[in-house]
Amino acid sequence: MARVTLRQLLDDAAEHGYGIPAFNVSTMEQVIAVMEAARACDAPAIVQASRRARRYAGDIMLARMIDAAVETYPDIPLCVHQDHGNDEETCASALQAGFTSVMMDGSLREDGRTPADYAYNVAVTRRVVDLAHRAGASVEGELGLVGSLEGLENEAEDGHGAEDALSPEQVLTDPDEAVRFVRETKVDALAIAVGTSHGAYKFSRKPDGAILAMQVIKEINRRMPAMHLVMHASSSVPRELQDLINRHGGEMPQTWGVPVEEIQLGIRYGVRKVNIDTDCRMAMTGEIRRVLAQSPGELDPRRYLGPARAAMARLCRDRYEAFGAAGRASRIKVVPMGEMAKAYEAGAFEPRFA
Ligand SMILES: O=C(CO)COP(=O)(O)O
Ligand SMILES: O=C[C@H](O)COP(=O)(O)O
Ligand SMILES: [Zn+2]
Ligand SMILES: [Zn+2]
Repeated sequence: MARVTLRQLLDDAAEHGYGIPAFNVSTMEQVIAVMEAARACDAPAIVQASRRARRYAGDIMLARMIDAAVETYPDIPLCVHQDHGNDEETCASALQAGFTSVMMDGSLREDGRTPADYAYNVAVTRRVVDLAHRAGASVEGELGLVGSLEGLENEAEDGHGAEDALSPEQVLTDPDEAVRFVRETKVDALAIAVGTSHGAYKFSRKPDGAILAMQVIKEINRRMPAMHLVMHASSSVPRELQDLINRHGGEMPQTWGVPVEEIQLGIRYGVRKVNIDTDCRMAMTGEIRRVLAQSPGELDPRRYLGPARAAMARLCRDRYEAFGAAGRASRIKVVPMGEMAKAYEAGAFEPRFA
């Protein structure tokens, strides 16, 4: 059985200098796409579910789909991660449902919209770390708000994020505060804010250093070279997919995401987990639109969901390869969560600083 913790995967990624894409899933097609792509290039996999994904599929259905993935792809180490947990209850119920990792996003209050202060973030994250590490599970924390440095707002279409206008200080993580946060919470991975926002409309032009603050990553990595960093909102929003969608009746105003080269640069400076949801949605939507436009009489969902799944799998494989994760799955010997729990207790995973 190859269910693995985030901590173990990211430790391997750090040791061998690569990054792992974490794909959001809500449906069976998406779970299969991630796993087929991982198997095709021997990459370890991270699937993550938001609160909305858990509500959409239902916890039991989602948990059983993950069980099925573990059984169907026994050679692929699979981390199951709660994306943007908003409180302890969400993280605890994820662990109960068989997740091996949780994100406690204390950069926002329980409502998932109101920016929280530092003290609140530390306190709630620390409590989740205590709970998760006792079970051997991993914790990702977040410092700084995922939100656009260009427009100084978060993508309103998305379920998670601040609704009001943000200041540049809020959308960029302070490197000194990041060190303090890791020391005080002992998170396994830290999501940092570098000016990108969730959803398709991140930037109105190809991003440069003025709107995508990669220097923040370098600064944090300089202070904490051993810390695993997480880039959220890292879809690249490929032009080909925008065009495909628009050619078949879609209406996407031109937009830019996070270029793959910028993510590769991040990986050189400690980024180990890269969150991607929108690109997968676009790959599927493009194919569904194409099939239905070209075959308006089609009534069999398998005839459009099948190509959509295949398109998402191609995208996932591209990212595994681009981030250097391909070829690593077969080298990882999974450490069971019970052993991880003992190692935490023995202090084996205490944060290290420069
Ligand atoms: O960060 C994400 C999920 O937590 C996904 O970001 P995108 O909207 O860029 O795919
Ligand atoms: O963080 C946001 C992810 O893209 C998840 O989106 P969702 O809440 O619509 O599942
Ligand atoms: Zn957040
Ligand atoms: Zn996110």
